[in-house]
Amino acid sequence: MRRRLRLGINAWLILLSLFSAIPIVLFSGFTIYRLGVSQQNVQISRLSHRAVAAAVAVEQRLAAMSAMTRGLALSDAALQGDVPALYRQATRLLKVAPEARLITLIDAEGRQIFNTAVPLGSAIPPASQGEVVRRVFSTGLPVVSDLYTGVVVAEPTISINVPVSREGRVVYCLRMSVLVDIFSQALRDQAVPPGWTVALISQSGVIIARNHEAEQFVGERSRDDIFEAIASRREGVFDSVTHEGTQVKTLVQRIPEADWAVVIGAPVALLNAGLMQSLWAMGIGGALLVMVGMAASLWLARHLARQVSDLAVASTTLDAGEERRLPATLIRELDEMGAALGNARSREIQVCAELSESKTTEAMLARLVEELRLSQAQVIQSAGRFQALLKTASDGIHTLDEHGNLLETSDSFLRMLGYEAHEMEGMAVGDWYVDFHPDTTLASLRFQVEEQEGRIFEAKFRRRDGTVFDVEISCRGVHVDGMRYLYAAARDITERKTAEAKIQQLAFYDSLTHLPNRRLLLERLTQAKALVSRNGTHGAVAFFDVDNFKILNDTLGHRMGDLLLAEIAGRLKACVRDTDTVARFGGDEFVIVLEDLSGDVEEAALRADGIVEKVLEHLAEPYQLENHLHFSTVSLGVTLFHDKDVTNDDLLRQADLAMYQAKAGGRNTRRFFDPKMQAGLAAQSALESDLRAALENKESLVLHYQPQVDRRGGLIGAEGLLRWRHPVKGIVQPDEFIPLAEASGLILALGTRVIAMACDQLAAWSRDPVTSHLALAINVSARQFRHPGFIGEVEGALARSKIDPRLLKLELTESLLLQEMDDAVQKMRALENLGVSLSLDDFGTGYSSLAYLKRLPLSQIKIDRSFVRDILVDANDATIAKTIIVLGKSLGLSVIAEGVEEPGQWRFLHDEGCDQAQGFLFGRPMPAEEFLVHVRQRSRMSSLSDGLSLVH
Ligand SMILES: Nc1nc2c(ncn2[C@@H]2O[C@H](COP(=O)(O)O[C@H]3[C@@H](O)[C@H](n4cnc5c(=O)[nH]c(N)nc54)O[C@@H]3COP(=O)(O)O)[C@@H](O)[C@H]2O)c(=O)[nH]1
Repeated sequence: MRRRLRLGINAWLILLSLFSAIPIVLFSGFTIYRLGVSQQNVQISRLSHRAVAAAVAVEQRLAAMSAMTRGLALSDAALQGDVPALYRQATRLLKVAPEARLITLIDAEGRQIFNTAVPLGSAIPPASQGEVVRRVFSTGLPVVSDLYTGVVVAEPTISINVPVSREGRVVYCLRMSVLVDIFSQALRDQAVPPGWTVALISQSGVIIARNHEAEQFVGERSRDDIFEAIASRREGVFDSVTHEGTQVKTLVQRIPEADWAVVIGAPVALLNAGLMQSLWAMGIGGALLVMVGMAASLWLARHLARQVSDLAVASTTLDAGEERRLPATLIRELDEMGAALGNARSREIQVCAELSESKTTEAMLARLVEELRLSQAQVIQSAGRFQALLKTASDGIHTLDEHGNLLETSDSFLRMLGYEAHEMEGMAVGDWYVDFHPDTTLASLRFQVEEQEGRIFEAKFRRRDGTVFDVEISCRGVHVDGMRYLYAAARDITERKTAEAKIQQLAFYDSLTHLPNRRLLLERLTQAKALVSRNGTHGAVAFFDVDNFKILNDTLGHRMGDLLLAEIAGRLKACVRDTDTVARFGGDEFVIVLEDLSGDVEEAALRADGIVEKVLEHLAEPYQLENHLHFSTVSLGVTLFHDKDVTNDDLLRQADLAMYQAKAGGRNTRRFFDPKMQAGLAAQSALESDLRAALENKESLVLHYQPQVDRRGGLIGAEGLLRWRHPVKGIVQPDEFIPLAEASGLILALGTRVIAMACDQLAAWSRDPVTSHLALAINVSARQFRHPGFIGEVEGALARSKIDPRLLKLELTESLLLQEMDDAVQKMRALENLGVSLSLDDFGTGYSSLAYLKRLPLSQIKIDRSFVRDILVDANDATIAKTIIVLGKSLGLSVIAEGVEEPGQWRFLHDEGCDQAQGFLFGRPMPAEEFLVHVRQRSRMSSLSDGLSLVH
């Protein structure tokens, strides 16, 4: 027989505590191990966070300096080539940006046109860093130099070099020299742990800045392993050893904008010190916890064992017939057992109690007396509650007689008005009502008393200290014993009124400039028309937008744009009377409504002109936008009104039209609306409806085809150019209707039609051996390209016509690609995947730069005809054309020149390596049938010359 282990409850519980400690010890060990591993990962991610933060700090400082330089390069002085004004602006800029030491203007030959270190006009030696200057001129892009110590600024410096362009050509290089100490400061600001090193290193491995000992190390070469990582443009963490033999974890974070890198070195011993400390602390802490846990288990075990034995002793005495309560324990099952044992004894005691019950009637009487006492207490409580209500109610409760005399008030009413109770004795409504009129206000109160119906209305009360606030009053009249009273509760609605005002502000005011928005403007304009028509006077509407606002937004960011708009709003308010309205119409557009100028139209025009002249002057003053000194102008259109029946839309359109006339006449100027403009407007809108009708009619819109030839003069295809056969005007040229179509949105339908016509034409050509090889290029407008359905549309047209997609060439313009570049590249890739070719039209007229060209899946660039026209007489145009050809070749793109009219032009382009040409020299745009005749003629001539060459 197996022997059973028999132990007391004490021993069993101790064994239980010991076994339960084993898994805890195992789990703690595993946790400490895991913690060690994760601490290592935390250190590495801490390292990379520090590096990213340091890189961002450096980038921000670099971006700020570079934005200032670019801002200066885009100022009117720079764009107009006004060197003295640019010099003045540059010296002013240096005052607000102390980190920048010098600003230099350099021409293409490397001559310094000015240097802010010396007065304008002084003799200055050629600029240093010739290679940097050459790069700015050849790429048209900003270039950040390597570290150098200049002649004037004898401290470690870098320079930011940006192009100053005019009509698409780089004319100067504007250089700002910046002390590198700003980058060392940026690194110091990161406050990395002691012993860590953060350095900024250039692509050539030179240390530009360091968080400590910068004076000693700036200008030195970095360690080889770091240089290798930077040279191979690697990023990330690696282990290395310093010159002093210290083991370090090194992290490299690149700054692509300047081709620099931030490098952080953290000694491994320092990184692990924290880790070892935590592991020790956890080990010792864990052991202590296990020991405390064990001690607590042992104590509990002993305690429970004692309770079991106490219960055992108590149940023995109950058994012997002694009446006694069994001891309560902490164990539910033991308590239930004890309760069962005591049950019989309890029942015996209850039977004895029932026997002693008597005198039932006496008990009933006592109950009646108690109920009476309770109901008395309720009456007293209810009166008390009413008093409490008067004391605690948040509304100001008060009672008036029919003459408005105050009879009774709640505490809150006193608090609301700021009086003590005795001070209000004998007061009447007129003492706290604002705008109290004895006749009307009292009459209305009496009416309410008579009506005996509840009323709610708003009023204004005056406090004891004279301040006024809004209240909502709910009141009711009552008749008691032949007397008439008014009970009123006043609620302070100041907060609600403030909220209403805020909503009003949001709905009718622009949140950036706090000026009235378009909605409020239209309301005020309607009121102004009614006023001038009533008074027999004239008012004026002035409309303007900010010249070159988009350039500011694109170069310095939307934050700067917002600052400029807010500053403009402030200046505008100072120029007009309080009764006039200045509103933000949307974006960078503002509208001013001037009321009641004069009864005489000429005088009204003179007054309006005086005000808008003041506006132009104020707005042309320089703007200090944070660290950036900005120069901005506006163009303004004005129209007069004195008739309330003219619509707001008409007035705004007239002012808008006048503004465009002002822009056409040069910036920073104003124009008054002239009825002749209205006629132009009417003609435009008639043309727009004719164009709408033309879109319904298949015959009205046709493509004309202009030949495109290769280097040998062989026909390779055509460009399809849209023509409108107008029923009255005859053939309308695209220059006349494409801008109209763009403005009205009809360009989308027009673009769809052109794609379909081009695909149909290619399908027709594919069926004839003489034309089957010809490619067809068509123009795509910006709005058409940006439309979400554009890719689907091209895909549908290709599928429907079943043509070879490679023969369809889409011509896109540079400006179209510059906006939302990522989206544009994505769309171009989708088109490339469909198989169509992409050509960049009007190349050279925009911001042509190698940086963006490299990103685009293009097959061709087209030299704009404005360069070709004077290629033989203007050396600049010749250089541009040559550069475009070289650029195209270097990117593996074919280059086509448009607008070739003379053999000399084509000879020049041909000799420079241009691949294809288009222009009147090879044929004007012609209808499809004429183009076919042209193709056949050429084909016959070429077979003839082939035949002749065979004969010879
Ligand atoms: N979105 C669309 N735009 C279109 C479409 N069809 C035309 N257009 C654009 O309208 C602009 C004017 O076009 P057009 O009057 O047809 O002028 C073209 C040629 O006639 C002209 N050209 C060609 N060779 C010469 C020349 O030797 N000398 C000379 N003075 N002019 C010449 O150039 C125009 C072609 O320009 P481009 O498109 O840039 O190649 C024009 O901007 C068209 O793009 C359309 O369907 N959709």
